[in-house]
Amino acid sequence: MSFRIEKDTMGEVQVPADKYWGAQTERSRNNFKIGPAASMPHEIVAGFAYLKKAAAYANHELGVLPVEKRDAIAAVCDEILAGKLDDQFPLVIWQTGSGTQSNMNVNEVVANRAQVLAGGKIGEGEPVLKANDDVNKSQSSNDTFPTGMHIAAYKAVVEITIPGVEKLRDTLKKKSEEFMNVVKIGRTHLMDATPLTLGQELSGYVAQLNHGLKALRNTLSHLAEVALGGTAVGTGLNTPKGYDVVVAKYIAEFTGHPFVTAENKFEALAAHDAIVETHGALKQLAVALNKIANDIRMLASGPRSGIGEILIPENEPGSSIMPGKVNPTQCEALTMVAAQVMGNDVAITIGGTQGHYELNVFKPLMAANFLQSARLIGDACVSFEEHCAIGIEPNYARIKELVDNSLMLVTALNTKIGYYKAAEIAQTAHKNNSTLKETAIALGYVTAEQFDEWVKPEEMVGSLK
Ligand SMILES: O=C(O)C[C@H](O)C(=O)O
Repeated sequence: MSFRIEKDTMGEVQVPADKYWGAQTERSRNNFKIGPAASMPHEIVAGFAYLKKAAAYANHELGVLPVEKRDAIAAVCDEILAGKLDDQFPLVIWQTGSGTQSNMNVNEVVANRAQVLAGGKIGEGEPVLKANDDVNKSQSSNDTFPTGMHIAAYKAVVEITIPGVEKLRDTLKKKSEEFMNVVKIGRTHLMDATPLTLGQELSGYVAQLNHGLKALRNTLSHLAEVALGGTAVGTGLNTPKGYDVVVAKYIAEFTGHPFVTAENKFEALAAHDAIVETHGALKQLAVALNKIANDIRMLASGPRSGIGEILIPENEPGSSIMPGKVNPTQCEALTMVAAQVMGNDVAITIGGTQGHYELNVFKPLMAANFLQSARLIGDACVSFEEHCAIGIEPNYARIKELVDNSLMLVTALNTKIGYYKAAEIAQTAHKNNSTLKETAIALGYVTAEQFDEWVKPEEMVGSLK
């Protein structure tokens, strides 16, 4: 491999000749060989590209950056956003907690790539752009990284998470309406309870997802606040007047999302409560999805020795040794995703506590975990919808068998003969392995006609919407 020499304030560093990054990126590569698979998420790099371009436009508009420099910065940022420079961002999450090295990675790549685009050679002649003075103008890592983090997080939630959850919610809603009259037995404490309909049961899942989506949307106004303009400690040192508002306006324009300047820059640099807040809603969704997937796999259990009240798509051979076995794999994937999101929430919570005076120094950890959760929930909902939820069908025969056998239909007699006599019927029927009707008549508490009139599962399910 051939190298070129790059310089920073600490001296010379050898950098691979075919890369655009500079000395500070290379130092980070050498100093943090921790989990090479833990790359800084590409969404963060894209967030930086948006904000560097916005900063260049704001700096120019406010008279501190010439138009040629603005355009040179913007051209490289556009290349980054188009994915043309993906191999120029080699750093990992486990670096400085401010993300300074990732900020400098972007500054260096933009400066060196601009040199080449202008027909020059890296490190030779008058630079088109200086990484710290031009590309990083009116910025610090302390306000850029949180800004990139909010851009990436907002986009992931709005473009991946919400559409994925809505797709699953819509299918479950359709199924709920379709099966609204299918009376099945309810279970509480995992034990037989009074009946409800399959549609009612599914409607609970729809409501959970709707509440999760509402919780998520409620957090978006905080996430839409960007820290840019706060610079090093939140005071905005080295920025032209009005820069924070103008730069946020450009971020909104370039991303198409309603970003605004943070109300309080000290909060925006030193605390990442917005990330904690939105991830709290992602955790709520993970909890909901875990319950939904668990219920569905238990309802579909069998095919001969389980509950078997619903049928779900048979997608793959389930076993390498047991011929013909099919497993509820989508439920397994979705519950694993839920576990990962709950784990990420712990990391994000701890990350959120690590704001010391003017700076939170767990930024890359918070960003990476957040983005993983947002992507996982969105993708897993789509996968679950397409390969499981869409194919849910009632197993009518099994549902009827379990309703007919249920002892808890006796609850309908509470208001006719009293709880104690009804309990005696259920206990005796259970002990003698007989039906409720036979037992009720044998005990002399009701006639056959009364039993048929009073114990009607379809009239025990409340109102159907
Ligand atoms: O990189 C910067 O701009 C600031 C750095 O994170 C620091 O506060 O030491």
